[in-house]
Amino acid sequence: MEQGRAEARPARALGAGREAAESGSAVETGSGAASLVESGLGEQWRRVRARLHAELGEATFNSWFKQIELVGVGDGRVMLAVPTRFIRNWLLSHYAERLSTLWSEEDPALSRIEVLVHTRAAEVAPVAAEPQAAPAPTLTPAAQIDGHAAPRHVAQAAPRFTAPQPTSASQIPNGFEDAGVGAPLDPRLTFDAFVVGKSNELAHAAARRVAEATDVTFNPLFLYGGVGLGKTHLMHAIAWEIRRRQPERKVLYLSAEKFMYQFVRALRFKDTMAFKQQFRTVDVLMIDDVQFISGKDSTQEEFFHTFNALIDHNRQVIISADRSPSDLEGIEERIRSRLGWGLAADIHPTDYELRLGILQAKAEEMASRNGPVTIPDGVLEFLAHRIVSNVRELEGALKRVVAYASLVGRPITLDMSQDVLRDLLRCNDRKITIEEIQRRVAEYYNVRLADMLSARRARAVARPRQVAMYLSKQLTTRSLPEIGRKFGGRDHTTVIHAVRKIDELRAADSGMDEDVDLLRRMLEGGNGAS
Ligand SMILES: Nc1ncnc2c1ncn2[C@@H]1O[C@H](COP(=O)(O)OP(=O)(O)OP(=O)(O)O)[C@@H](O)[C@H]1O
Repeated sequence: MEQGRAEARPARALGAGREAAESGSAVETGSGAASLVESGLGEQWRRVRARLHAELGEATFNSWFKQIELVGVGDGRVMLAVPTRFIRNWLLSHYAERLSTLWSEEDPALSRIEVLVHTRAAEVAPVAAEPQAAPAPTLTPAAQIDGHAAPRHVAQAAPRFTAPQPTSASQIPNGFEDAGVGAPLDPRLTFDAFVVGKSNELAHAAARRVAEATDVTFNPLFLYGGVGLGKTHLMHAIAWEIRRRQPERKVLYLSAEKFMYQFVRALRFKDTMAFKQQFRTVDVLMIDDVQFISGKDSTQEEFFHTFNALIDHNRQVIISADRSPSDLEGIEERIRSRLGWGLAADIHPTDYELRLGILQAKAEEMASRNGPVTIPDGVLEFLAHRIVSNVRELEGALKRVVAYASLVGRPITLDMSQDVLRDLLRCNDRKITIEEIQRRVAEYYNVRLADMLSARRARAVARPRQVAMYLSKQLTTRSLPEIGRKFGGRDHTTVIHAVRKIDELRAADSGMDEDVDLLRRMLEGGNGAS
């Protein structure tokens, strides 16, 4: 099993700042905006930066915050500028909330963050700004902000906000930076950080092959599987690997939703030629979550042409979806069939071993980033047994336990984990059946299933029967009479007696207590491992 480091991808839900920037609303400081020096904003900005520096440490601060410039404020918003779209998107997806909190602590009237990308000297362009909608705002000139010279590329005075022109793919540096159409890639989602098990080995092998090949192998590579099972992780990993091996290749990764958004925008600005040009001149195009364009006819049409043009020119296309090409309802038949022409590799739900491997890798990664974390034996196993829905939730559960322990200053224990994750555990609870309990208990005590359901009263059979009744009461929602009926038509008072008896025995006999607990964990985990 390959293991490595990873951590959660950037949250998909974006903070208020991102909304503001994406909405394209222009920033006005208002005519009465005082200079930053006069208003004390420069000082507030220094305090916000100092707090971020203290919270995040030198390395993170330098990577993401050192290059931010405060451009202006107004209308409840703080406007910052950064040199690249990559930094902008990263800041918004990771730190928008923190930044707005820190600013509103400085001044409750400032609760939204807008991050702009420095463009040409006379222009600061918020993404997707609407030229018609935007009044020519008065920016507080950067030179006034801190009383320093204006930062390079930041607007000197009252620039107009302009809609960024779609850039051609030839402008994509290193074939990687998204040039406004793609999404920033998460540096943590690499092959090294991807743990391989039975359920994802085909998808992983195919992804590796595509990333390592110098020619086009499977076209398209179609990765599919349920929510949170690693499709996006693999796509990012392919992009990073291609960048490492063949930096001259132009790689474009974006979600199907973003594809549609760009397309609609191109239609609106009557700029479809530039749109087509952008997409059709890349070497590798990756579109994530293609099911999103189900039922969206014109986007599908454009996607189909883009897809065909790339495949015809022997450019690699990689698509992901939550289901197989043939199951993509709402997507035209001709597209579904073409999507299946290359290699379709599915990712199955994880098994216990893979979940445990992923947890170990994530725990190591956390420790390497934040210092040692002591996770006692049994906690990772417990999580791997109980959080079976998907890897995103599994990872979230681990983070929650570690964060809780660190906040309350207590060591991590099994009890604490159960407590902290109560809601998540409930959602992940499998529906355990009485039949399953009977089978498992019979196997455990080495008695015949038929005997457990029979009228036999010998202790060797009666005790396991009582344990099975007890577990049926604990782990299912069946009523006492229903349980009784499933045990050879017994009366509900027999079930009550069994439950009492096992409770007493558990209290008096630690061996019995352990047996019952182990059986419970086996049943809840859904497999035989303890
Ligand atoms: N095999 C794995 N090894 C390490 N981390 C994994 C693995 N599979 C998934 N993850 C992690 O689980 C999280 C969710 O994965 P990802 O976003 O790739 O899922 P997805 O299949 O694209 O989900 P969605 O259908 O919601 O788009 C990510 O943090 C990812 O790093």
